[in-house]
Amino acid sequence: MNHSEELNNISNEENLSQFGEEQTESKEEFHLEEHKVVDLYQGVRGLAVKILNRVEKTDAYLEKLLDHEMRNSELSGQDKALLYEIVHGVTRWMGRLDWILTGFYKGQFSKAIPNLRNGLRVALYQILFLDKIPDHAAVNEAVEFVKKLQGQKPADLTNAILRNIIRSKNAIRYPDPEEDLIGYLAAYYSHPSWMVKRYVERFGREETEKLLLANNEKPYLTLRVNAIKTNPEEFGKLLDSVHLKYRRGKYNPEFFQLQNLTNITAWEYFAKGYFNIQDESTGLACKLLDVKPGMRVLDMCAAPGGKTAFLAALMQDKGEIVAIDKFEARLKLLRRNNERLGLTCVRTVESDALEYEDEPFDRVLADVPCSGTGTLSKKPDIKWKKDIFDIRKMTETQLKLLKKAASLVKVGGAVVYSTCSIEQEENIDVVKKFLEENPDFELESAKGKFSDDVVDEHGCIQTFPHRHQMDGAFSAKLVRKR
Ligand SMILES: C[S@@+](CC[C@H](N)C(=O)[O-])C[C@H]1O[C@@H](n2cnc3c(N)ncnc32)[C@H](O)[C@@H]1O
Repeated sequence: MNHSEELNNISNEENLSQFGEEQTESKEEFHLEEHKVVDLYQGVRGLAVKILNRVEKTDAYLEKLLDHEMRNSELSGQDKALLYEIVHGVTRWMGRLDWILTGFYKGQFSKAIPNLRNGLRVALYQILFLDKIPDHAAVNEAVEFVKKLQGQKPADLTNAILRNIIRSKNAIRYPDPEEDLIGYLAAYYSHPSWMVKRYVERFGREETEKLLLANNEKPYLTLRVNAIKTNPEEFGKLLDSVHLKYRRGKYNPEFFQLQNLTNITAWEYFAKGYFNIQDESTGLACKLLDVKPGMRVLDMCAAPGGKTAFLAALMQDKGEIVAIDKFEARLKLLRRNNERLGLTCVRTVESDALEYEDEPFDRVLADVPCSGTGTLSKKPDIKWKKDIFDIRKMTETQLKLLKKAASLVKVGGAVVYSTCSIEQEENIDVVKKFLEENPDFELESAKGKFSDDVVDEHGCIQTFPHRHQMDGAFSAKLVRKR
């Protein structure tokens, strides 16, 4: 789904049914009522419910919906931060919140209308996770909101449920792990059961708990120093001068992990192009590609361009990078970012990479679309939106893109295939299938060139949130021998 389709969906899914089970309505009926709804979703909690309703009922992703609401609202900076916190927190902990609400709700909580379901989730998230908001304030807000939208009876019910939960909040019971390990982990750590089951089979219980916990952490804010404008030493001093605490990258000296989330894009050095906001895991694929100044490089799925910009910096902005993406709107972001960073060696091409033809390149990066299961701390909605069937379906496109990348690289040149997924089907399985069908290519091991703890048993790079304190990401280097 493209951006404009997503935005169209935004205005198409509110449900105005009476208290009770969810009902479907025709679009015509919806439009008659639309003006009433718009005014009702006000303030941080109202907007949070509106966004959460939409995340659940459309294909749109949380980040885009939130961005759209923030741009169109008149909330103060503080309220925007609270809205961000609430919608991310509710989405991150939805499995646990729903487990609790299901136990206290008379009837089927999963069938309650979206306004009520999300109103309760928003209030419960504040009660369980946000110390600064008193419980009674969270309850009152939710009750008023439900009353305004659905009437007195559901408001009374909201009040009763939330007060009951507050009374028993230190004695909430989860499934017994001895009897139902998957059910327990899914509810307590708020992940879908299919995902938990896969991880328990693959990693065992102890490591799965660490992974689920890491997925639920608030994300780190990581910056990459732009070597075109500054260097890590000078940049570290600049951060010190504004008292921002950081940890240097574990594997890449160019990366700085900040200890607190901050409105870093307002800092003058952002506009001056001294740094990019980029997870350290993404740097590993760029380093694996081993680009040199003067090379011709193809970045096949380039937007919004985090990796393109790092590759350009590694090439000292000398040579050429052709940055392809299917969507012009996303390429626009890439160009704007490159301008800010002072990069000139990148040429953008709006195209389906599968149809792109050119002279062979020295290096090709295939940073393919993927499930994104390595990025759940930043994008918690992914775990509820994607399932194993979506993942399996994506592997067909991933293999096609890798084959296309291979057809565009010189003999002696290299392709790096990368994802921000931790699923084997999207990673090593795609690479193995490719190698079976393409004997002219060999997998070049990353062993010896990268720290042992990011190199897997196949010689590919794989990071995990719980092992490496960064996003999960995979990359494999495939060298063309003939
Ligand atoms: C994982 S994102 C790339 C992230 C990017 N490399 C970065 O570091 O910022 C995948 C991108 O591939 C693009 N894409 C998907 N299918 C494509 C295709 N067939 N041809 C070109 N671009 C495609 C999507 O629009 C999306 O921007």
